[in-house]
Amino acid sequence: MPYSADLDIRVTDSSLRDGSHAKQHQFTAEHVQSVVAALDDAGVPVIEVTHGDGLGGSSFNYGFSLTPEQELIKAAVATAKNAKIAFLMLPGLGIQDDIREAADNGASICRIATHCTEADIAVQHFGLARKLGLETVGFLMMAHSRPPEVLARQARIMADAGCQCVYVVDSAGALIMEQTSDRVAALVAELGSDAQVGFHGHENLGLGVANSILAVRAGALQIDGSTRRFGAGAGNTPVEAFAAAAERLGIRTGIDTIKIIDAAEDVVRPIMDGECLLDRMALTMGYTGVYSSFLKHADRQAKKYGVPGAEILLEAGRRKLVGGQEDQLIEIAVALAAKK
Ligand SMILES: C[C@H](O)CC(=O)C(=O)O
Ligand SMILES: [Mn+2]
Repeated sequence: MPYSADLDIRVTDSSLRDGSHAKQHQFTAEHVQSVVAALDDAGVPVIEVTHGDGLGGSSFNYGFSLTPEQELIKAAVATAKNAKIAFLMLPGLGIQDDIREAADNGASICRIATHCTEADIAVQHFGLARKLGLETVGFLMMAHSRPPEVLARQARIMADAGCQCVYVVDSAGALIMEQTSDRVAALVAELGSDAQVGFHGHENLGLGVANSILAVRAGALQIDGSTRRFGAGAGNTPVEAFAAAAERLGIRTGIDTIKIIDAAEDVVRPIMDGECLLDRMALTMGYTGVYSSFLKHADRQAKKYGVPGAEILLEAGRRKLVGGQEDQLIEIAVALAAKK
């Protein structure tokens, strides 16, 4: 079933959440206002705003936010004329009171992320979000690391808990073509009409747009991206390129392609610290399956201990680290420095 009569799929722009990783969580309310105004005007239907690691992410382990995220959510809600404002939370980082506060501040979509084998830790959060009248989305992170049937079982746990759309989340940007569509198709088959399926891509192998189109063909009804790829690692599926490709393929997103191309160049790019590059570090993450948000952490430790950042990431890939294990990047850097 399509998302609505006018749209084939719904796009969520994560520049103000996944881009928080790239910005080392230094967003101001003015950044949020300018990006939300431009994306809203371009017809982007959902805009996600939170610390890169979600509600409660501002911490020693993940990096402190410049501006409290509830203030950023308020600024987004006050600016958006049509777009819905979404927030992310990882159970254990954020707590249920954070969800209540985000709802009170006017956010309307609650996205709850777990590692792709740990959906059961999100059950109470989906229950609360639905009770508060929020729309719910579930994120199965690091989805490259488990086969389609495992993801489908985890998606079932989320849907049964009240999740209305379960995303295959390619956190490492490691999924290649059919590896994406097979996972999406498995979730679609498992969930049927109980919940929609979404796809969240990263560009570490340069496949964000292609993977997203294949996800749509496999039945995904919600697609994430970030304008100007403003996200962790090499960034996310660029919304402006996805909108253009979708339009050319006859997939209706409701986004004005020219306006979003302009927003990428004129509004989003100026607030980025630099382009999100498909460089040695990002490629290493896509190639070895490392969580994209480790990029800035690995970069910092590489500089501090005078060791190659790509070697830190290679070891993180060997260890199969997951989100929350950022501190191990320090241990890896120390060990590399000792070897030198
Ligand atoms: C908390 C992560 O950054 C969520 C995400 O965007 C991903 O896993 O990718
Ligand atoms: Mn991401």
